[in-house]
Amino acid sequence: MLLEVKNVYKSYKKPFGIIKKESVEILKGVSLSLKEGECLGIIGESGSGKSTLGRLIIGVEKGDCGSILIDGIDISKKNRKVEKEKVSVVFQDYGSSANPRLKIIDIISEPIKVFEKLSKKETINRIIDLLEKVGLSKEYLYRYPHQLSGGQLQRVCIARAIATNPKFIILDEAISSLDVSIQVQVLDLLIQLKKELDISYVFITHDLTAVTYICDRVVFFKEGNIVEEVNCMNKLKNVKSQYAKALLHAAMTMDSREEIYEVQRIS
Ligand SMILES: Nc1ncnc2c1ncn2[C@@H]1O[C@H](COP(=O)(O)OP(=O)(O)OP(=O)(O)O)[C@@H](O)[C@H]1O
Repeated sequence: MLLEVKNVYKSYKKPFGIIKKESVEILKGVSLSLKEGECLGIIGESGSGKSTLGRLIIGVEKGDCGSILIDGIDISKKNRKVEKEKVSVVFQDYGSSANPRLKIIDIISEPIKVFEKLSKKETINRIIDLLEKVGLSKEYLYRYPHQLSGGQLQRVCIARAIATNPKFIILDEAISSLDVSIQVQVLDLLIQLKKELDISYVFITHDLTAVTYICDRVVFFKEGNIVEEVNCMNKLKNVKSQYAKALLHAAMTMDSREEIYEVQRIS
């Protein structure tokens, strides 16, 4: 198994707790897994703890208890650098995740420098190759983030994420800030990269339409716990919990993107 999250708990101290060390529990015994080649959706309302789980998986924060295994290795116990190499992340806020003072070449080369020793020429060739993989040409190499559109900049963030040849990528609301027509282009790129590079995704979102477009499985997250799991997207309409039903209903009644996604897919 590529990723196993076993009974993970996480709490944060309240900033203004009356009792010293008063804390609030955000993750309450979460367990899930990700197989090779799979895209697992994590869907849930704002504040349910999705991003917190994502931060624990990439290792920037530690859980209170439980374990997270990447390729069978507990990331809290072993040499983390090896495991970190296997996971990348793409955030919603491409604007702030790309340093505005750095050129695109420097943004993409950041993770390469950490994990590999390449000559300058090798690095440039590698970055040109990565840009091409995400549908951008080498003319973007020496531009700054503000000289790119939102969709182009998110492609740069995806190029940076695949630069270390990760086994899986955490996509944390990675398309949420983009225009709908650009969302589907980025989703199509992610689908294409998944096949081409044999990578897997954990797709964190509150957007059920996007989940149906890209995910193989989905878990419904509520108040720090998984309330329902759908292992076959064709069975999405058979969800049992009220929470999942409500999310499904909201997506079906309010969302016109299914049509937009469909039009884009056909054209
Ligand atoms: N470092 C922190 N210190 C204290 N509380 C935190 C911290 N990080 C997150 N939280 C709290 O944890 C809860 C869950 O946040 P999280 O960002 O994981 O939710 P989410 O499901 O990803 O929400 P959204 O969809 O809005 O991004 C929130 O109430 C948030 O305020």
